[in-house]
Amino acid sequence: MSTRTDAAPGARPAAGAPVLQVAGLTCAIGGAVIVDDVSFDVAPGEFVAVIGPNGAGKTSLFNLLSGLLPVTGGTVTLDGTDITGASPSARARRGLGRTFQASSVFAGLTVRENVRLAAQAKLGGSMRPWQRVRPDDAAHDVATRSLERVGLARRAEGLAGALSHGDKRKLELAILLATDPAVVLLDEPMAGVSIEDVAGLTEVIADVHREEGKTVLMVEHHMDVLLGLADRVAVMHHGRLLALDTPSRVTSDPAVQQAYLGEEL
Ligand SMILES: Nc1ncnc2c1ncn2[C@@H]1O[C@H](COP(=O)(O)OP(=O)(O)OP(=O)(O)O)[C@@H](O)[C@H]1O
Repeated sequence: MSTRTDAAPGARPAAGAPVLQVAGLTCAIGGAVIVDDVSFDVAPGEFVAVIGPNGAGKTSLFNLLSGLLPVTGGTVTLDGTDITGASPSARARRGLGRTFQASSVFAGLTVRENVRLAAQAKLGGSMRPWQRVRPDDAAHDVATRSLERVGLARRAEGLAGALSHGDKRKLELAILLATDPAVVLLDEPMAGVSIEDVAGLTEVIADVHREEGKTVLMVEHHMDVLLGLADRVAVMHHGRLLALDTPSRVTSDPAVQQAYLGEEL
């Protein structure tokens, strides 16, 4: 494969067993190869940014990792277990969580109820939001902690639909945190977020990574945000992994600059 990885310190995952291993991952649909022989490892606690021009295969890669697209070649290994054929829910139970490009909260439920549902699912309890719940149960506590983590505790009893777009994206992160994933896939968390909200959301994501110790893979078009957060940057182009290296090396890589054809990196 055409992955360019220079043997520089910081360009490779830290020592220790990788939490995520992707080997020869391929997806062909109707004769089109949308993800083509992609291989990389991610170390526990690492932050890997996934970038690339429109249509490069970034979301498809996430869909393959989370089980939403069929793998036609290669393997995905999570914490030493081959999950290539596992269902999305089985992957989630094993500790792989994700958010989506489009906001996906229940607008008619309160902010807390949105997070409670995820906490209840994780704790194995009822997922019926209309059932009377005790305010002191475990799911309530998990929801409170998750909302505090993203700075939404004060909005807990308001309707999710009334939140700003940026706060909805924070709520999605809280929902994700409530399931306690080891590896989180964030698909364009800044999409549609106002300029004023970008800094706050960036801080929350940095906190999830550093304070919570989560391993993060994040697709994002806001390069300034990504380059400040990422340990390494993976560059997708035409379904292939064109480069995987430190932010400074990737941005000065002529092949990467060529892939963007003059777009600002
Ligand atoms: N289910 C599918 N069936 C057929 N083609 C698909 C499917 N999903 C994605 N594709 C195609 O695969 C290619 C990669 O799409 P993908 O959405 O992964 O790119 P991307 O890098 O995430 O783009 P963007 O930055 O615009 O979100 C595109 O040409 C897309 O049309």
